[in-house]
Amino acid sequence: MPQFNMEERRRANEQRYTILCIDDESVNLKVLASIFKDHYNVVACKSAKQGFQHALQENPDIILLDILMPEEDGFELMIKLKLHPKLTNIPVIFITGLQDVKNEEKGLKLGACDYIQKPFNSSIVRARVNTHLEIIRQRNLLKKFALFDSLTELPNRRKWLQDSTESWLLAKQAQSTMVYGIIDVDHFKKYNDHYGHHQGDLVLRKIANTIKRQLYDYHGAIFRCGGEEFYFYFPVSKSFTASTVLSACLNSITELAIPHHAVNNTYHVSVSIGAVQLIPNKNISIEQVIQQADERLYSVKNDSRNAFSLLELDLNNQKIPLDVS
Ligand SMILES: Nc1nc2c(ncn2[C@@H]2O[C@H](COP(=O)(O)OP(=O)(O)OP(=O)(O)O)[C@@H](O)[C@H]2O)c(=O)[nH]1
Repeated sequence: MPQFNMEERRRANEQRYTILCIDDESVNLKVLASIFKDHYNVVACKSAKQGFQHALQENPDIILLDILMPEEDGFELMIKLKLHPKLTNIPVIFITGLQDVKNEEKGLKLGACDYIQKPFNSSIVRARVNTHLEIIRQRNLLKKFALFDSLTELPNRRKWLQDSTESWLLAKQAQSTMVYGIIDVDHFKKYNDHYGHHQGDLVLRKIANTIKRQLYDYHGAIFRCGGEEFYFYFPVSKSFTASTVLSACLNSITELAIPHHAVNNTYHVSVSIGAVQLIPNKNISIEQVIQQADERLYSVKNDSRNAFSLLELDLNNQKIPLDVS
């Protein structure tokens, strides 16, 4: 059995990667499976056609692909993989009996990340696959750092720009009603001044997680877009109103009952919310909607705090005040 070092074990434990092996020779598939099966999920198939189907179903992290196969060969499959938007980024390593430089050049030009000649040495195959899996791990980590906030682990402003735009376009197409808004922690400067920044960080995390759970229950999403400011959206359905969801968010924070004696001896940490309900349409942008949500938030801050203000926009984007909690 091949020996895996500490680094390989660590990597395999972090995430069980899936390796798709495509080769018409059963004996090659068996050898590849024996190299990787203890630490990775191995999916094996004997034709390019099956391989394409498995790639779509399994979404593998890496593909090991033979070239000479009956019917469709590895080069043909490679072209199909690269043309498919869901499969184009999966690294492919050719493992082949073809020895000449021209085929190696062709494989690499088609987009393979590596080219291994048969008969192969198990240790070399393992080392090369691990190198590419490490690149994938680092790429995923970079993506996470770029799109998520490290304190609350919520998606950040960059992710908001991507996801809110996507939700907007989908809702516009389906003519569904959406709510977009901003949640802001009340008297948070006083909280930091009184309890210290570290305690303030813990409170931000608690608030983020609590509201995330509430919104997820209603198929919504929340993003950390400023220090103590969170943007969110959720769809409105027949089974619940926007006010129901916004009240649930406020109540969930009240129920945490985090003392905030810098305001007064009976005060607890609370949030204020400004929100806009509408069917996304071409006469208004999401930035304008957030601007209006910000105005509603400002009005709550100037009034009682620990409340929400919801504004409905009709199909002409005319404001119809709906509700103030
Ligand atoms: N602990 C901590 N505090 C933060 C973080 N980001 C921003 N803040 C603090 O959040 C506070 C926001 O203060 P303000 O904008 O004056 O708002 P506020 O005190 O909550 O007052 P209102 O919004 O009017 O209720 C500032 O003291 C910031 O330093 C963070 O990551 N951690």
